[in-house]
Amino acid sequence: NDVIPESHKFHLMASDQLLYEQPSILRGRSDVVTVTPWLAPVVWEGTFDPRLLDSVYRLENITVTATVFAVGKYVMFLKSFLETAERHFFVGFKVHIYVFTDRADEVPRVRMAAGRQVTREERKRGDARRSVPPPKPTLTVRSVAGSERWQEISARRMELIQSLLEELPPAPRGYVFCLDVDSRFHGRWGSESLGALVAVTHPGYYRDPRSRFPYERRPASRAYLAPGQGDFYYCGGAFGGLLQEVHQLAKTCRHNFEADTQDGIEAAWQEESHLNRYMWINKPTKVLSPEYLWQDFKPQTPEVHIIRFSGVVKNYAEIRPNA
Ligand SMILES: CC(=O)N[C@H]1[C@@H](OP(=O)(O)OP(=O)(O)OC[C@H]2O[C@@H](n3ccc(=O)[nH]c3=O)[C@H](O)[C@@H]2O)O[C@H](CO)[C@H](O)[C@@H]1O
Ligand SMILES: [Mn+2]
Repeated sequence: NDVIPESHKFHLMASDQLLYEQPSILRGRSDVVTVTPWLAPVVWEGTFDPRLLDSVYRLENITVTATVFAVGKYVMFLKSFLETAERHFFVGFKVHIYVFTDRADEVPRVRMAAGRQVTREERKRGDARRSVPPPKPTLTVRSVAGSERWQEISARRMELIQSLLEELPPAPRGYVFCLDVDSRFHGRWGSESLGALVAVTHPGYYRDPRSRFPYERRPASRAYLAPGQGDFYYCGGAFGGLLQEVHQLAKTCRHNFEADTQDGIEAAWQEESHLNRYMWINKPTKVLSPEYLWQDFKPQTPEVHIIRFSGVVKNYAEIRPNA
C-alpha cells in the first residue's frame, strides 16, 4: 500500500527499485563545507549519488537548456565546447543548446555521442513513464551582432538570455545553464547541479577573505557591494536554475548594467559584478564548488577531486576585439 501523493511538485520522488549505498549523517566530506549558512547545498564530489539523482530527475521529465555565446574569434572555442558537452553535460536528459554567434557559418557540426542513448538495461529497469529514450540534444544557432568591445559582448549576454527566456514556452520542469564558451567539460556535469537558482564559486577566489573579492566597490554602481557584504565570489562564466529564476536574474542584471551605462559607469567585471550583487540579495538555492568551473592554468588543489568544466588558456590579445 504505497503512499501516492497527488503531486510531488515540491519534493523529490524516487523509484523504490533503485538500491544504492546507505547514506550516513556522520561520515562525509569533512575537508570542505557542503552547506551554506542559509542551508543551500554546496556540491562537491562525494556529497551526492549520481545514480540516485539521475533516476529521480528522469521521472520528472525535465529539460535542460544551455546558452553559449561565440562572438567574433570566440567561435574557435565552440567545437571542443560542444564535443565535450556531448560527453559530459546531462547525459541521458533532454538537452537543448543555444549558440549565439555573429559567424553562423563557422559553427562546427558536432556528432552526437553514443552515450546519449538510453541503454537497453536502463530501459528495462526504468518505469513506464520513461520507456521512450530521451531525444538527442539539439542545437539552435542564433545570429547576434558583433562588437568592438569584449566587455560589451560579455555583458550583453544578459539581455539576450532574457529575451530567449521570454520566447521559450513556459516549462515548470525547465532548467537553464548559461556558460562561457572558452571552456571544456572534463567530467560529469549532471542532475546534481539542478536547483531553483544555481551559482558557481569562482576558482580564483574560493580560498580568499571577502575583502579580496573583486566585487564592484564604487557606490555609484548598481553592482556595489560594501565591505563586509558578499558570501562568495561567484563566476559569470556559469550560472543557472529554473527558467523563471534565471529570467529574473538576467532581467535584473541587464537592467542594472544598462542603468549604470546611462550614468557613465561600467562595473569592474561587467555582468559578473551584477550577478554577484544579485546573488547577495537572492541567495542561490544550490552552490556549485569550483569543480564546476576551473581554469586550465590553475594546478588542481587537494579539495578538488574532479574537474568537471574548465576554462582553456587563451591569448587575450589574439582573440578579443579590444585589449
Ligand atoms: C570564468 C568566468 O567566470 N569568466 C568571466 C570573466 O572573464 P573571462 O576572461 O572568462 O571572459 P571571456 O573573455 O571568456 O568572455 C566571456 C564570454 O563572452 C563571450 N565572448 C567574449 C568576448 C568575445 O570577443 N566574444 C565572445 O563570444 C564568450 O562566450 C566568452 O566565454 O569575467 C567576464 C566579465 O565580463 C565574464 O563574467 C566571464 O564569464
Ligand atoms: Mn571565459
